[in-house]
Amino acid sequence: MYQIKTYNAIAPAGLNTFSAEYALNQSDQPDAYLIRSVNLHHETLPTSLKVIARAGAGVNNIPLDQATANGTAVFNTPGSNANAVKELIIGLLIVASRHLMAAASYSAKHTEADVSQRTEHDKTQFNGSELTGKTLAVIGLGHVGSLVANAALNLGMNVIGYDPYLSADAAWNIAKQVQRAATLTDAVKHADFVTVHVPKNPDTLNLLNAEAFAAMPAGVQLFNYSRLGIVDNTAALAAIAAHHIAHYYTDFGEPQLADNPDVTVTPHIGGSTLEAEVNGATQAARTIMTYLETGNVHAAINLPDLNVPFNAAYRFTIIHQNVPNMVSQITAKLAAANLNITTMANAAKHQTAYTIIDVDDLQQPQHAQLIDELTKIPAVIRVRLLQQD
Ligand SMILES: NC(=O)C1=CN([C@@H]2O[C@H](COP(=O)(O)OP(=O)(O)OC[C@H]3O[C@@H](n4cnc5c(N)ncnc54)[C@H](O)[C@@H]3O)[C@@H](O)[C@H]2O)C=CC1
Ligand SMILES: O=C(O)CCC(=O)C(=O)O
Repeated sequence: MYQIKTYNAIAPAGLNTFSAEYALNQSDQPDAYLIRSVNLHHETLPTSLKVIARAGAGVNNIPLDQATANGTAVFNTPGSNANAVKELIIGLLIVASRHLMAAASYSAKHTEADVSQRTEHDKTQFNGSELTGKTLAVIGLGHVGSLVANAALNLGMNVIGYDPYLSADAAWNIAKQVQRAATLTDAVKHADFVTVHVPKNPDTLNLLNAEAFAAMPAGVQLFNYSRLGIVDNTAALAAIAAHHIAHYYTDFGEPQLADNPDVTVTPHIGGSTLEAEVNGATQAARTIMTYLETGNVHAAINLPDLNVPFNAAYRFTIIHQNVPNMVSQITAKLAAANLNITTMANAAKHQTAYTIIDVDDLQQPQHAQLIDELTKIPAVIRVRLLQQD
């Protein structure tokens, strides 16, 4: 029985994806965590923990170095909630250009019986503009940014994208009419609206800062549905006070943003649709099952891709440091046990490497001893022995 620990509200449809071999929240020695936004940075990960699956995109809530040192694979669910964020951003672009927040709050205050005469007089203060022909800068063109860019094009907007790390696969998803900017400044300098869709990491902290705001035209409207810290909020508030930024929409509140009529804060709801939550939880559950049952890895954050059909009786999976002479040391231990390797694969990602070795003729008494011997090889981080049903 595999033990799963869940954090946050995980869609039941995702939890129902687990087979009968999986128990939920019944052990303090879990094999896997299935999480959303819980902050794990102050937790010590248990040695039993083989995998963390984050239902969603951002992994900045996971201590990646600790996970790797613990031999814990970390996955997210790329794209599972991208459409939800896209729809919210498109909705907010319309909210922004039609002054819907201010208009609705006017109507909430004026409920008198003869209000219609008054509104006919007052409504000009809420005159909006149309999105067609306006310019949107999209910073980060991954799963969310590419959908936002394409949808904005379909509304007749000019779209300028900036993403210096865009993968070739991601580029296929972006309409050719999206203009590519070489620098952040180039992307934002003619923008009526700027929206940011990048991961939070040391390179993206305060990516949108006073210098970036100064490059934007006066009256720009800003959207941060990525993470707290990617927009320098102190600088944004100064630009708002100077009437340079007209309005700032963000999914991430903090005290300094409170009670400002030119700031709209939503409570981290970008990915909060029924559909996105089911997508993310289902994808995360499938990822956990594949990794625990086969050891195969696709698109992990901290392990290389390694996909080997599991046709043998037994499989060793070995996470180790990416240093010379590891494979020969590992195979020497198996040779000493007189084991014939049927398949072997190895790959590396940054400082970490991963080896899969399949064997057929392994006797039960050898199991614990071999795991122990392989684990004792310096630079080996975690050894698992998987058995075909
Ligand atoms: N508000 C919410 O509920 C949600 C927030 N998010 C946030 O949005 C972020 C983006 O999500 P996805 O598009 O799914 O991720 P993604 O990984 O598909 O795309 C991120 C893109 O940002 C680009 N990028 C990285 N550093 C950059 C930089 N310095 N300048 C410009 N581009 C840069 C990458 O090359 C990549 O194409 C997530 O990491 C998460 O923090 C995602 C989903 C829901
Ligand atoms: O709704 C959630 O669990 C978080 C969505 C999010 O921020 C993400 O996917 O990165």
